This record gives sequence, C-alpha cells and structure tokens, in this order.
Amino acid sequence: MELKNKKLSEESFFQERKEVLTHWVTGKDVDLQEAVDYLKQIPKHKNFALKMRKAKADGITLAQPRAGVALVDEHIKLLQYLQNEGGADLLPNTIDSYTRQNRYQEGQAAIDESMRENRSMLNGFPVVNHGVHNCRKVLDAVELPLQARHGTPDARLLTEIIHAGGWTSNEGGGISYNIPYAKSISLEKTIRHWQYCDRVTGLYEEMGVEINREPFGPLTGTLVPPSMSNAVAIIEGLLAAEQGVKNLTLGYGQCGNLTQDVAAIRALEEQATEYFKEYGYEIDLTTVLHQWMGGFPADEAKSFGVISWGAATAALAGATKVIVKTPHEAMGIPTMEANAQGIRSTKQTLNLLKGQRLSISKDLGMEKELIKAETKCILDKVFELGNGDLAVGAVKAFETGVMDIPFAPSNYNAGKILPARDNNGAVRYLEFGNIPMNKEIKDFNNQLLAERAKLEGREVSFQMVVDDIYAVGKGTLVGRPE
Ligand SMILES: CCC[C@H]1O[C@@H](n2cnc3c(N)ncnc32)[C@H](O)[C@@H]1O
Repeated sequence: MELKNKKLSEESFFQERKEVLTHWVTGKDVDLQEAVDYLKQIPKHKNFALKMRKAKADGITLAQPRAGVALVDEHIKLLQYLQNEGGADLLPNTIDSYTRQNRYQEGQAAIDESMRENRSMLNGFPVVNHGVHNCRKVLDAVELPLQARHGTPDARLLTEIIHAGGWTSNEGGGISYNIPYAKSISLEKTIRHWQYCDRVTGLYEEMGVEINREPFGPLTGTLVPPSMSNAVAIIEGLLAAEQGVKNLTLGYGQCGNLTQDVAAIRALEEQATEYFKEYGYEIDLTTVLHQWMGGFPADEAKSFGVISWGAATAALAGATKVIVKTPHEAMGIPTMEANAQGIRSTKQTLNLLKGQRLSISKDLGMEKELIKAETKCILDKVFELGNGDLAVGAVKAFETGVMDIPFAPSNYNAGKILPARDNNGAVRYLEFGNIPMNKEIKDFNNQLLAERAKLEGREVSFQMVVDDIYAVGKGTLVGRPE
C-alpha cells in the first residue's frame, strides 16, 4: 500500500475496517451507527472536545492525571477517587503494555491472574479485552470526560472500541507512538495505522460527534529540543486534519527552563495555527504541557517541587491542559493516593496562578522566534523530501536523520542528535546529526553551549548530556560537574 497524505476513501477504509474488527472477539460489538447514537446521548459535560474548547475560551488550564489498572471495578474505583479526592478536571485510561503491542491473549491471561491474585497484574487498563460495554460502564461511573492514553503503534481496534465505548479523546500518532515506543515497526506502517485511527475520528465528526485527538508531544521525554518535538506535533496534527479530525490538542514535554517552555507552547500554538490555515484546515486547537517527563527525585517532598514547577509552567504558558506527575514517579506506578496528591498539588498551583501569564519579554520573544525558525527548517525539509507529501516526507525525514529524536529505541531513528542544556537550563542541540538547521541557528546553539563549557571549565562534551539526564533526579536542572 503506497503511503500518501490523503483522506482515506470510504471504500478502502470500510474494507480495512472489516478486518480490523476481527483482531479480537470484542471487535464484534462495534457498530458505527449504534455508537453514534450512544455518543450523541452522552451528557455534554462528559465530552472531552467540548471541555477542552471551553477551557481555552475561559483561559484556564485543566489538570489530567495518568491512571489505569487491570480490572474494571478497581479501575472505576481509581478514577472515581482521582475525580473526587484528586480534583482531576479530565480523566485518563492509561492502557497496559500488552494491549499496546496487540497481545490480547496475554492481556486476557493477566486479567484472569489479576482476579485470582486480587491485584492488578497489568500496568494499565486492557481496554480491547474489556470491550465496548465495559468502556461505557466506566463512563457511567464518572462525571468527567474520558481519554485513552497509551503508546500503541497499531491502535486501530483500540480506537474503534474506546469511541464506541463513549471515550471522546484518544492520544497518539503514527510517529509519536512509534519512535519512542517501538523498536522495529516501520513508520510507513504506523503512519498508515494512525491515518485509520484519525479517519475513525473524522467519521464521527462527520456524523455529528465531536472527538478530541492528542498527538503524544513529549516523545522520549529526555531532553528533546522543543523545535524537534514541535515539528512532530505539527506533522501529526496536519496528518490528522487530512483525515477529518477537527478538535486537536498538541502537546509538549516540559524541559525545565521557564522562558524556553513558555516560548515552546506559544510557538507550537502559533505555528500550528499558521500551518492549518495554509493547508485549509478548520481546527479547534488546544495545547497540553506534560510535567517533567525525565528522571524524578525519589524524595516525595522534592518530587512535589518538580510537579509544582510543571504546573506553574503550564499556567504561565497558558496551556489548555497539564498532564500531572506523582510523588511515586521515581518508583513506578503510583498508588491512587499518591496520584491524587499529584493532582491536588498541581491544582493548588494552577489556582494560585489563575489568570497570570508570563508577559512577552525580549528573551521570551527571542526564544519563541528561535523555536519557530528551527521548526521551520525541519518542516521545510520534510515537505521537500516528500515532494509536497507530508506522510512520505516524514518517513524520508527519519530515514535521512532530518528528523531525529534523542534516546529513541526505534531502529528507524538515526540517533545522531545529542541535546544538552545551556547555562540557564534551556535545551540546545549539541550534535545536529543530519538535522537541517541553518548556519545562524547552529552557531547560536554552539555559542550557548560554549558559554556553559567556559563557566564549568570543561569542554562541550557528551558528559554534559549524561550530567543533564541525571540532574533533575539529583535536585538541579543543569548537570554541573561535581
Ligand atoms: C509516557 C507516560 C509515562 C508516564 O506514565 C505513567 N504511567 C504509566 N502507566 C501508569 C499507570 N497505570 N498509572 C499511572 N501512571 C502511569 C508513568 O509513571 C510515567 O510518569
């Protein structure tokens, strides 16, 4: 199947859909018209797209945790606790790793074991095994909109089930759920899979149901330069728009320097808006900042410092949503109590900052223009490589290292890029690999890293990268030599 950035035809989509719905027995419960009728009767306050649009109009930042366990009743208890005790504004359904790899047989075995052991033997909610009616049971049990959060290269059946089940938002994308999540699945395949997922969303939109889509912004979440993650977000937004997606949340993983992070969110929203306009897409655009995605301090009090800093950054940036971390981040899957603490801490900070924004200083303006210029260098090359076709260009961009995500496990990622922080903790390019930045941008990145080297009395080197990776966990932002 030759990949192209073109809306899937009804014929090819429904032909493929017949096969997709056979991937697991629960696919038989998906009936498009029945699902549309069910979705149309869901109370408005439980529609994710509507809540995101209203939050943007009201200029507020919503708080959303991650959460998911193996069994339906326990998952419901967890979500109700995060709603009632945590004060979450939106609820997730974090999906387990077996489901993300389409290993539904093992998912079922783990469900059975969880029932025997009376504890969750999965790191998330196995939504394909549980199926449409259990999704609806979860929605009936809460008073907030629901979203699927996962990391699934082939999310076609998952997407069909969650939306038929009343969940009105889906995270992911053909690049952002491949490069950071998989080792040996081609981008042609996953971009095509996610064209299908976006076409499902587009169909619901055309049948009168609003569904939100959220490409996964942070990618590897380890020192990803803002322009690289913004480029991926804009590409996935454009690919989704071509399939009929109307309500999009583009995301970004907090790096830690306030000026750069606020600039990155503002650049993302402005530049995405420019591209949607240029290509003729009417998009309801919102943004999400993910609280620090790298290594966390083990000390819970210190972790609240990191969590609050992420909340403050999201509020000052004017992000529509912030994804919340917990004081158990350094340990693993949080208890529901710790998860709720992360949300309460975040909401306290959001409320203290309600209505405040970082004003456009000279530094903020310069950083925003730099990020937009870097992102444009990348996107111009992507379109050139694809002879104007964005999907083809994206595949070729990774093949040639024009797009390159730091520390990604995928064999389809060049891995020549190296990031490091400058003296203020902003993430810069230490090695560009084949990323097509112009000379002025390269010189500026090199100059900022040289200034850090001078201050630290050492050479610009890979050691800076290593020191920066461990820094936050050790309590600082910039990994200074010990
Ligand atoms: C990209 C997502 C990484 C983050 O996703 C959290 N995460 C993963 N699975 C669950 C879960 N089942 N419940 C609560 N948080 C979860 C991790 O802690 C990490 O912060």
